[in-house]
Formats: sequence, structure tokens, C-alpha cells
Amino acid sequence: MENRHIPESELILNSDGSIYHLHLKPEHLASFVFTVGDPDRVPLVSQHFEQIDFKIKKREFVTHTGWKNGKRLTVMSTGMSTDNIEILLTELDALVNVDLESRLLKTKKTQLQIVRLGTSGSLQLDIPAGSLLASEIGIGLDTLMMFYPHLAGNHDLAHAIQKELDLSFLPYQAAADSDLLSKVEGKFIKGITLTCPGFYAPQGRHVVLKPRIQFMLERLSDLSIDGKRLTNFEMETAAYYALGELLGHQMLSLNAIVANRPLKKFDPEANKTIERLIQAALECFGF
Ligand SMILES: O=P(O)(O)O[C@H]1O[C@H](CO)[C@@H](O)[C@H]1O
Ligand SMILES: O=c1cc[nH]c(=O)[nH]1
Repeated sequence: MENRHIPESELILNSDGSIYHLHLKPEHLASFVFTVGDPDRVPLVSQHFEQIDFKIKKREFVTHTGWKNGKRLTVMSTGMSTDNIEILLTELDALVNVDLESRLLKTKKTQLQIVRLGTSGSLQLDIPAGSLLASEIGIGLDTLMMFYPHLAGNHDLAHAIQKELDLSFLPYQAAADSDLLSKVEGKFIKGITLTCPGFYAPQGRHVVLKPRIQFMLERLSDLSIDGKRLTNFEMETAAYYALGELLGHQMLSLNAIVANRPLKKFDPEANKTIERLIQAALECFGF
């Protein structure tokens, strides 16, 4: 990669030297990061830390860094949608891989491990609310990755979804890091996750405005691609996996299933499932 001087208007630092949106300096970040969508979920994770050394809030990005079981870790909130994940991952990568003084790439690369702890809706009757699901693959129904280099790897699912829904664009497809995925074996079911650019019509919901794509839920639930089926809807996973692949960081998205869409049910006990998700993730990663 060309080692150019990154201009001030392209990688923006605040007056205290912290990075623009996240408001972090390199020393505030651990190499293992849990991410959550909801800022109020950050203390639900960090309450399990033995010690918290650093806390900051900027916009929807709330960060706590501390220690558990002798290991340093960070938890941070991202807000919703893939556009926020683009900001998150670009700035996290810059914190570890750009010398913020010289504005040049560091010669030695640091790899982050980033695990999303999010909520999600199931597309399948046999994946009830209350399930814990690890996304093996993420498929993005948004256009974020049209602005970045092409992804390597298999795009079979993306092509099948484009055909089924008659989309004018090709969704993007990327996979979880296999080492991180192996750590949750037995504790999480595995699934194929659809990352949507919205919560309502882009997930086939009808409130007042009628979704343009008819029977989206049923068509995606029934789709079988070489024996593989789609399992859940959320709004960030594919961007983590795609940008993780391009930037060289390890990513895993873990989901608390809070709705069963075929049953038309939302789980009133969703908070308990989120707490189980947090506990299970801490255990699986040795914290
Ligand atoms: O609970 P979080 O992590 O925010 O994840 C899910 O919940 C939000 C929608 O309610 C979207 O961000 C979706 O991905
Ligand atoms: O159905 C759901 C539930 C949580 N998050 C989503 O994006 N969709």
C-alpha cells in the first residue's frame, strides 16, 4: 500500500489529538473490542470488568476500557447502521495503524479483534426469540461497499438474493473470522445474516408505508441456496465483515434474537437474552 501523508481534512483529529468521531487516542483502546449498538448497553458490558480505566462519550460513540481476568478490553457503542460502522472501523484502524503525528501508515500492522454484541430478528420458525446466533456470513443490502475495493471470496448468496428480490444492485457478502467463530462453537447457533439499510421496509415490515418488495420476509425465509438458508435480519454485520476483510482485522457478529418474524412476535424478555449474550461472549473469549 502506498505510504502517503494523509491530509488533515481526510483523517481529522480534535484539538486534544483524539480521533474525530470516536474521540479516542491510541492509548485508550485495547486490541480486543466488544461493540454494541445501543450506548446504554456499554455499562451492561463494562459492569463485568474488574477495573475501568477510561470512559468517554462523543455522539453515539460511548467507550469504556478496562481489565478483566488480567486482560485489557474495550467496549464501545456504535449507534445503528453500516454508515456508522464505516466511521467506527476506519477510525479504530487509524488509531492502531496510522502514526497520528507523521500521518503515515505504521510499518508494523496491529490487528484488532472486534466482536459485535447486537440484537436481531429471526427469519426462521425454528430459531426462536431467546436464541443466541453467531453470524457465519453477512450479506449487505446497502450500498456502502460500492465505494471501496472489491471483496475477494464467494458471492453466491448475494447473487441468489439479488435474483430472488429482483434488486437493481448486487448485495455484498463477507465472512466472520474463523478463529473468532471457533471460540463460540457450542454456545451459539451459526447463521447467515442479512444486513439491511433500515428496520422497517428494508426488513419487510409494513407500518404505514407499504414495502415496495412484496412478501420479502417469506421469499427470503424460503430461499435455499445449495442447502444454505438465511437466518436473521439486523443492520451492521456485513459492514463489519467486509471492512474487516479489507483492513485486516478479525471480526465476529453475535446476535441476541429478540423477534421471530414468521411468528410475528417480539420477545418481552429481550433484555434477559441480551444479558445472556453478554455473559456468553465474555466466557467464550476468556474474560
Ligand atoms: O441492538 P443493536 O446492536 O443496535 O442491533 C440491532 O438493533 C438495531 C435496530 O433496532 C440495529 O442496530 C440492529 O442491527
Ligand atoms: O427485527 C429486528 C430486531 C432487532 N434488530 C433488527 O435490525 N431487526
